[in-house]
Amino acid sequence: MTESTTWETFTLERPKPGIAVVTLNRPERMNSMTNTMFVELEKVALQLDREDDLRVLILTGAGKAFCGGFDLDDAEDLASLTPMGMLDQQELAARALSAIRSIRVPVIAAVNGAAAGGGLSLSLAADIRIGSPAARFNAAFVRIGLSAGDLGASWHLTRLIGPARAAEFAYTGRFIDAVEAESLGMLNAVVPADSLLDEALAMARLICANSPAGVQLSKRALHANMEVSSYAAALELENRGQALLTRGEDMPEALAAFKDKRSPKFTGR
Ligand SMILES: CCCCCCCCCCCCC[C@H](O)CC(=O)SCCNC(=O)CCNC(=O)[C@H](O)C(C)(C)COP(=O)(O)OP(=O)(O)OC[C@H]1O[C@@H](n2cnc3c(N)ncnc32)[C@H](O)[C@@H]1OP(=O)(O)O
Repeated sequence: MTESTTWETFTLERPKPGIAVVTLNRPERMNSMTNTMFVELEKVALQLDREDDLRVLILTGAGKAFCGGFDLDDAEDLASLTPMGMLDQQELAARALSAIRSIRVPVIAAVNGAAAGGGLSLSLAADIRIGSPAARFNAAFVRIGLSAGDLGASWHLTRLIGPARAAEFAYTGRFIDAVEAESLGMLNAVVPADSLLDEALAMARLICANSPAGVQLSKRALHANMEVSSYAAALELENRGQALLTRGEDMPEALAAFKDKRSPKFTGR
């Protein structure tokens, strides 16, 4: 890893050009989330989103968990909050996860262990999830008097695993292990623990070899089409994206490279 930058709650590393790795770094507390982590995650997401040469963000956890959700040791501090104060608290957390999800480049979660509660929500904010055999997911919310309507979890789960499986998962609060998660599509792949980051980096390098503009507009189309209500609206979004790309540098370069039987040199402009 090169150019390691250490924040209070995670580290930011750049192992390869165009690839950033954010590692949640509170292993003694299962990388549980504090307000400092929410603030730092939003800040780093907005910072990375402004980097023209960023192509992929990988998100993972230090130690044995991916993320244990909200730091329950901080929960008592919230008891004194007014309802509006509590709403501010939720929105602080939601802004952080929304900033991660909205980064214009693909986000790969390398799920190295338990993703519980808000940790599940955080893993779902990624576009792609690769897990080690220790990866496991849990909508812990109902176990502690909260709802699975948490930081986007209910929105993602119904779309990712279907309403009925999302309901069972949310209502029972049971764990889903790596094998079941892969069968449900919550994990794209399960790989040996000692190669989890390498596998995430390998996928990131595949993405980096493609047109940045094409990849980023594909992300926009995939995200937007989870929101639109009709096929016609989806086509309208797709048509605009393709029209934009045909006016960029990458498509002509790709056509020229194909003709010249060489690898394209994409600029993403
Ligand atoms: C009543 C709660 C009120 C909370 C109000 C929050 C509302 C506002 C907050 C803003 C919005 C964010 C909302 C957030 O998304 C909501 C949630 O995340 S709720 C869910 C919270 N998380 C959990 O309930 C998970 C709890 N942990 C576990 O289930 C397990 O620890 C694990 C993560 C599955 C890992 O299991 P194991 O590998 O067996 O490890 P241990 O259980 O032995 O834990 C080791 C060690 O870590 C400590 N720890 C684990 N999780 C947390 C945590 N979330 N917060 C603090 N500390 C945690 C655990 O206590 C052990 O410590 P030790 O005993 O060794 O000192």
